[in-house]
Amino acid sequence: MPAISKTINKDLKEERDKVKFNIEEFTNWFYGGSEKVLEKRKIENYFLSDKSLNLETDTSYLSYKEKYEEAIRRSCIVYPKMLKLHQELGGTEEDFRKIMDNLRYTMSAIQKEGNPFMLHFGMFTVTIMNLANDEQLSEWLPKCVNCEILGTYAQTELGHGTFIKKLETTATYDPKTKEFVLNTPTLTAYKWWPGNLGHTVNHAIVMAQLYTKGECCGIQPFIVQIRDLETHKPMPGITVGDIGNKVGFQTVNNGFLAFNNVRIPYKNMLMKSSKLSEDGTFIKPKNAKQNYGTMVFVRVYMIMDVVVNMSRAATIATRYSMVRRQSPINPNDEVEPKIIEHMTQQYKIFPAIAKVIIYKCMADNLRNLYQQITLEGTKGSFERAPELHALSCCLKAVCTNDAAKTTEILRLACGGHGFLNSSGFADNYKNATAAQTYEGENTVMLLQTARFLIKSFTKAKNGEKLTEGVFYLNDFVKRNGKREPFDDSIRGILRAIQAAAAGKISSAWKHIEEKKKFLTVEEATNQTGIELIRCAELHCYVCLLQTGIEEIEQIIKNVSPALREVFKNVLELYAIDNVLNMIGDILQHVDMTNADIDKLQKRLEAVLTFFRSSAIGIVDGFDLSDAVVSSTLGTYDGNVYENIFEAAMKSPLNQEDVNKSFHLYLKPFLKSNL
Ligand SMILES: CC(C)(COP(=O)(O)OP(=O)(O)OC[C@H]1O[C@@H](n2cnc3c(N)ncnc32)[C@H](O)[C@@H]1OP(=O)(O)O)[C@@H](O)C(=O)NCCC(=O)NCCSC(=O)CCCCCCCCCCCCCCC(=O)O
Ligand SMILES: Cc1cc2nc3c(=O)[nH]c(=O)nc-3n(C[C@H](O)[C@H](O)[C@H](O)COP(=O)(O)OP(=O)(O)OC[C@H]3O[C@@H](n4cnc5c(N)ncnc54)[C@H](O)[C@@H]3O)c2cc1C
Repeated sequence: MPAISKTINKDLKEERDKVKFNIEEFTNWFYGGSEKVLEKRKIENYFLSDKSLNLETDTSYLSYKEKYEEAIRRSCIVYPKMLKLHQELGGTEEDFRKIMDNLRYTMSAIQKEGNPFMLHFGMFTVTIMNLANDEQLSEWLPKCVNCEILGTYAQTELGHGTFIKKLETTATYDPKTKEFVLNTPTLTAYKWWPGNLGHTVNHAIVMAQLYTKGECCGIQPFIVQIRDLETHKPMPGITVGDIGNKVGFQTVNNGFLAFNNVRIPYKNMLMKSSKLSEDGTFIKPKNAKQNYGTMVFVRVYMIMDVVVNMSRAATIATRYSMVRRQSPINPNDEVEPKIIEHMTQQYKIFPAIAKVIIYKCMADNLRNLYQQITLEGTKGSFERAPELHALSCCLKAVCTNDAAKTTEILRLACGGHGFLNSSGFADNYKNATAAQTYEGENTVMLLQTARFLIKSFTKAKNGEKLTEGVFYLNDFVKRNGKREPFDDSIRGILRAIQAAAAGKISSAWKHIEEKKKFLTVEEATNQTGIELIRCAELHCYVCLLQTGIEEIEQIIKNVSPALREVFKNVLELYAIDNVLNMIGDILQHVDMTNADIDKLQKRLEAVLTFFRSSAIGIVDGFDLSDAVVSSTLGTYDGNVYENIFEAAMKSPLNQEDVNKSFHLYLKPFLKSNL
């Protein structure tokens, strides 16, 4: 075995020595101030320094069952610590949020294949907070917050996930006993997919069709106890289990659930929005979509998960590319260059770094908007709910699609070693790709946004007032078909993308109108689906760039000149990479010449060159500890080859010189050929 020395890799040190800005200043911005950075490091250390977690164990070699058991063991260390910390900090909702925000990073080191408790706070508790009336809140919230019970969100069924109106589970009100009777009438009515459901939780929010007085009143949320608190056996009438091996998310314990005449008390229907009187009279909610609130909440938070996911992948690929040397650029060069010297390598990695920063700006903005609009809802005003729904749907789709695509590009940027499980890309990719489907399949999400855009375009044509996010449609309508001249400033690039988005929305609108002459509006919309998806994507790029510009214009007023340059270049790279990737859409609606495109290409090359000296500073500034990065290729010290070697030594096959399969199979086989 070679001697393994572990000092900082000299090539990586050389890169860090060239960084011109203050990395800590960047980190302070990234986490919202120096106090928050200290708090983050403290919280992370509080969890990760716990030796009983055994984080050095490579869980990827465990069996399916062992992985689950180890994940439960770890969560049963983390959650008591979390509850203790919450009390120590003050026990407020704000303190809780603080811990959760930081746990988002920390958990990726502890539960690489998913957290078997993630739905408890993420959806079960959130639904209770959003949809329980005061009485129900006082009964259930303390039990949730103290983890006296563990819950999940059981909505999707074997037959339906997207079109939730057609869910088949029934909850029939029996006014005589003041109970609901839950049933699973068919195989396709089995709840299928809810996270943590299989063998972990003992309660669930069950979304079921409410029947009262012989009538169906639509999907409503019910709290159902599914396992005994003492024995953990399924409650009478309940069938529950694990749905089996998946592409990823192995330790999330996605499950199935069925009901056979399960009776729950009247008080277990969450009644903040829809209400049922004890005699069985149904009272409709003020806003029919209030029951979908938890989904909106999770979609908003998923953009933050994308930031965590992409910052990890970008850190790995950047550090590795500054350590790995291969392929002289000039044939006679004696020293092989760091692979980051190859321009195409920079193009794989640096746009990903810029996106992390822009998505971070967007995630913070979206969360603020969610909080404002939710507050308006509590005061009875739901005017802006469609806008939030449309924005969260397209961002959920575009950002999670991009996280999966970018992780794959960054894995490829690490060549053969990127394919090692120990590189960390596999878990990142599996988590990213799961997010493309859960919480609303991405195509369906884009179509929801497109529906809003088409409605907004009709309003713009009729001179009606638009919501702020789609003001750009007014400009398009005013131009009356005239093409937008191209201006290559950053705001000019935004106007070009706005023109492309508005133009696409206008043609989709026109095509629906044409098709409506022969088809129903729904059929016409279905046949225009491909264009509609592009409308939603382009609109999302508008929102991202606009937010990036507005945020960075503010940031650069408050940072040092060196960091100002970094942010300006982040915006330049993000904007140019974006516009070059949608030239086809732009050319349809903007007067852009070949010379303009050549100029943008040159600017792309120039900004990549600037990034060459900043990239390591930025990824170090993401402040991800080695445990969070969890990669042999991405450790802070850059000792890539030593790490790869050590990880290989952990392979179970390397724990003995000769495996028993030699005696059982190989030897007889070889002998028979003599
Ligand atoms: C939207 C649908 C596809 C269709 O819905 P409908 O069938 O009801 O459509 P209609 O045609 O009737 O109505 C459309 C109409 O309604 C508007 N609409 C729709 N949805 C909303 C909404 N949510 N808000 C507002 N408005 C809405 C729409 O715009 C139309 O309006 P107009 O008619 O005016 O045009 C719907 O069926 C749908 O959403 N389907 C997708 C289903 C889905 O998403 N399922 C999710 C299941 S749960 C899941 O997958 C969980 C995955 C695991 C998650 C992990 C959790 C991690 C937690 C992270 C959070 C951390 C939290 C930390 C805690 C802390 O910090 O506090
Ligand atoms: C890892 C993971 C975790 C999950 N966790 C939970 C959970 O905790 N709780 C829970 O309740 N559920 C959960 N789910 C379920 C998840 O929310 C659904 O799978 C998801 O909403 C997609 O629905 P579906 O499976 O019905 O897809 P389908 O709707 O069947 O999609 C299949 C295809 O049909 C297309 N399609 C469907 N409808 C339309 C349309 N109207 N227009 C155009 N194309 C359409 C889709 O684009 C897709 O290509 C989870 C799923 C996964 C993968």
